[in-house]
Amino acid sequence: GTGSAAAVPINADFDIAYVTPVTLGTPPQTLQLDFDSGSSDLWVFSSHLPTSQIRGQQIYAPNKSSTAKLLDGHSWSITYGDGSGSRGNVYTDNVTVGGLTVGSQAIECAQQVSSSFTTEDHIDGLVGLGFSTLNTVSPKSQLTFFDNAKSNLDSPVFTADLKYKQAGTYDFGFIDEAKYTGEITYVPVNSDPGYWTFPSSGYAVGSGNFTASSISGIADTGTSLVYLPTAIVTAYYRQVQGATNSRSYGGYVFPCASTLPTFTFGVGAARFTIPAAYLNYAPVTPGSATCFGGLQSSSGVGINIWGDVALKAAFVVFNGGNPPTIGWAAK
Ligand SMILES: O=C(NNC1=NCCC1)c1ccc(Br)cc1
Repeated sequence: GTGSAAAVPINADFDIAYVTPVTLGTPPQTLQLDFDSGSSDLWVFSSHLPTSQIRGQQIYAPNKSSTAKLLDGHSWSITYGDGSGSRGNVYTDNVTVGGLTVGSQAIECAQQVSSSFTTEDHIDGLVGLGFSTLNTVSPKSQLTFFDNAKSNLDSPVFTADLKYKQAGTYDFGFIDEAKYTGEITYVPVNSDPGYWTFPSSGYAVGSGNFTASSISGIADTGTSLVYLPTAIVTAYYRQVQGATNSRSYGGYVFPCASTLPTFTFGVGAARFTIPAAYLNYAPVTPGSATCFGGLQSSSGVGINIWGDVALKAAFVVFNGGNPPTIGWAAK
């Protein structure tokens, strides 16, 4: 089988995150979920949440689904790289994404969510697309939607075609040749950390020379920005008039009117250029003349992250075969 579903930016002005419609249970309950290759829990806003923590989100009510089953004695608790988090109990039920159905998928029902989830009213939960070793359900960890679907897929892959300020697509089970140009460059994935960890072959700032350098990082659809080693990031902002690394704003900021260079990264012999516009993430506060950069230092994270700012500059194949690989193509 295959599936195909839209990835819609949650904000009309800035690509903070993308949500995809997911149908749960019987009769169908449709929620807008954030597909996240940087984690491995499928969790939803639910009828088990205090109403004080719900602000317009859609909820999943397992007690209204005739196919829902409590996973007795199981719980989950997750904290994301940005400090947000949630926890709760677990049901299994049918889950459908873009025509692809998994029966008996673990649906982690939130009983508590952190304030940043409560205030983000366009995200009703997450679908983890990382490796199932990261799943937080206890005492028996659960499989991701992708792992559950894999054996029924025409090909054990999902692809991300994220776009700048417009809807893109997540496809499951097939590679749509209409979504990319040229060849797909595949590189090995180290799944031991539980992430889609792959080697980049180097970088260039604007029209400058390409610096060959092996950079290990993760492809993370759930992270908005790109986080790279300080040496690379300082080389980039040296080319931006008025840029500074702001302790108060927690990263590199610059005058919104500044001209930004592009940023090029390598995957094998292939080169992908992130347009300057993608690297002006957003004003630090609404209407401010100071803007926050889409490229930030990974020194605080410990791992380099190729988030949405980079992913939307390419067509990306997450190959869940044995061994796993990741493919990058121009579009
Ligand atoms: O949490 C992570 N990715 N997903 C999401 N971020 C925010 C909500 C969802 C993440 C994963 C790996 C590393 Br290293 C740092 C961060």
